[in-house]
Amino acid sequence: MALSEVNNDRGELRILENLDELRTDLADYIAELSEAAVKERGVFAIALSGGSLIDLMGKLCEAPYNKTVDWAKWYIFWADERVVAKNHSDSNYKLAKDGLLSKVPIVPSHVHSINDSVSAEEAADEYMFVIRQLVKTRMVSVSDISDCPKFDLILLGMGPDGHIASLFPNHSALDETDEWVTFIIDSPKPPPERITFTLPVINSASNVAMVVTGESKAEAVHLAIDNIGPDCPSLPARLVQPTKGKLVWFLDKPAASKLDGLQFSE
Ligand SMILES: O=C1O[C@H](COP(=O)(O)O)[C@@H](O)[C@H](O)[C@H]1O
Repeated sequence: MALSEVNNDRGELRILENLDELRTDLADYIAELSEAAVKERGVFAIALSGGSLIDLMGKLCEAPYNKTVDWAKWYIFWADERVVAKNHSDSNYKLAKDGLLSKVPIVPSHVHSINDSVSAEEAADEYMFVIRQLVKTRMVSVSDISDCPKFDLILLGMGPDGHIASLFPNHSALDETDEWVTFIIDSPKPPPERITFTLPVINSASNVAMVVTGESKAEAVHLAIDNIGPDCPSLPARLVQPTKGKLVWFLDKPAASKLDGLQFSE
């Protein structure tokens, strides 16, 4: 159970006592959204990130979730990907495959990863084309206020610098509003070449979960959530504001430790 649940204009904050509780809460949340989407639309379109997120989703491979989730209805995408071979240790696809997808009965043709044998620009264009086809067939919904895809759930991590997906502070990719997927070749965090969903796509999702743990991210969590005035307008995590969807933050105590007005007793 969450140590603290707060709703403010930055979404719902779920602050968990420890990583084990966070893993359980996150698995319950994803399983519930999957069930609701399958009931309503017959499919669940979910976009993953890389980094610490996949390990934190690990409970989904265990009972009861491995049996109760309707895995055959999942369509899997990536909110960002590093432009490296799929078997490279930096690949977000490999991370998810090894840590999650190979352990549950996902339909291989429902896994939509990037083409790893072309340039970053081509990979972004091809990825956008694939998503466009799936929007046409309504495997992925479409936003009713923009022409953007409306994923049932986008799962994001956040770096200590406040980056989300591969949208980094002060990078021009943050201003991309025409494309659904863009590419960068100068990521401040290696590897340099990446593709990423743009903010309009992230903010068109039905649900966005920010999953952030560890003390090294406490300052960025504070800047992304608290009312700090106009100091940090381009902190990417602060720009995650689903237009009609729901934003939920999953934080452990160290990540939440610099939030205004939250005091934890040991
Ligand atoms: O490079 C990336 O970093 C972020 C954050 O990773 P974390 O390990 O600090 O959680 C991740 O969300 C993104 O997908 C990845 O490409």
